[in-house]
Amino acid sequence: MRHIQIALTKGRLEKAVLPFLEGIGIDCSELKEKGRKLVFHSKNTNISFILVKAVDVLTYVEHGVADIGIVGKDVIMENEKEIYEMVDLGIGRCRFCVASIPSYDPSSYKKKTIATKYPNVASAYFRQKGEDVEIIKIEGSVEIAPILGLADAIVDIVETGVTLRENGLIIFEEMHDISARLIANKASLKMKKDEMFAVIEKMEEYIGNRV
Ligand SMILES: Nc1ncnc2c1ncn2[C@@H]1O[C@H](COP(=O)(O)OP(=O)(O)OP(=O)(O)O)[C@@H](O)[C@H]1O
Ligand SMILES: O=P(O)(O)OC[C@H]1O[C@H](OP(=O)(O)OP(=O)(O)O)[C@H](O)[C@@H]1O
Repeated sequence: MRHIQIALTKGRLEKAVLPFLEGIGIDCSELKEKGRKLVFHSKNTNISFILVKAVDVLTYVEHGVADIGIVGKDVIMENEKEIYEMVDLGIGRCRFCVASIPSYDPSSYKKKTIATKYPNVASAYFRQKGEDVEIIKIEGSVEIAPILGLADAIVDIVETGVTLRENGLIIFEEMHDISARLIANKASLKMKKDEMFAVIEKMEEYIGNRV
């Protein structure tokens, strides 16, 4: 069996993905006791893992350093990369929304300023609506932008809605559902076909049995 490298997104998705890996029979004991390590080996398969930032999952998979990646649809949409999206894992569920303070008027003809961590997603969304907006890239805590007058509205991820509520913002438009996806390197799918599809098919079966 050829070696398979899987790139996992560090942070929020890290724990959520463990039951999926264990559910398809991959030993994750090293990953569970990780400390500060970033590379892990499964004891019962020829699979190893690397733990990297979301956008770097795409980069490692695009370049074939990782054969498989687990990453949010938000990150896939924001960054155009040459990868195959194979399976919707149904975890890390949230959605892209346009939100702002209650006095925001989405139908105003005035040119709007939109603050976001996702400039490509935001500009594509307003472009398909035929609206010319100014995008301001923010790295986090985006909810502050309309409160302080930096932007008219934000494009951001909403999960529970608590962050919006606690900052006095409301949703004006629901844009796109998001969840974690299993992605694959194009060449690996050909070169390591059997090993890759063994993982992909087991994952699909595991998800099918969960619902
Ligand atoms: N409430 C949420 N906020 C942000 N991301 C979420 C949420 N719920 C699910 N996700 C998913 O989890 C992924 C990882 O989110 P996380 O917050 O760990 O990373 P990040 O925001 O990209 O990184 P960092 O906080 O280090 O900048 C997101 O890309 C998204 O797909
Ligand atoms: O609807 P909720 O459940 O409240 O979740 C949404 C919040 O979570 C994310 O932020 P994150 O925690 O990643 O921090 P950030 O603001 O630094 O991006 C997102 O940007 C929202 O702020």
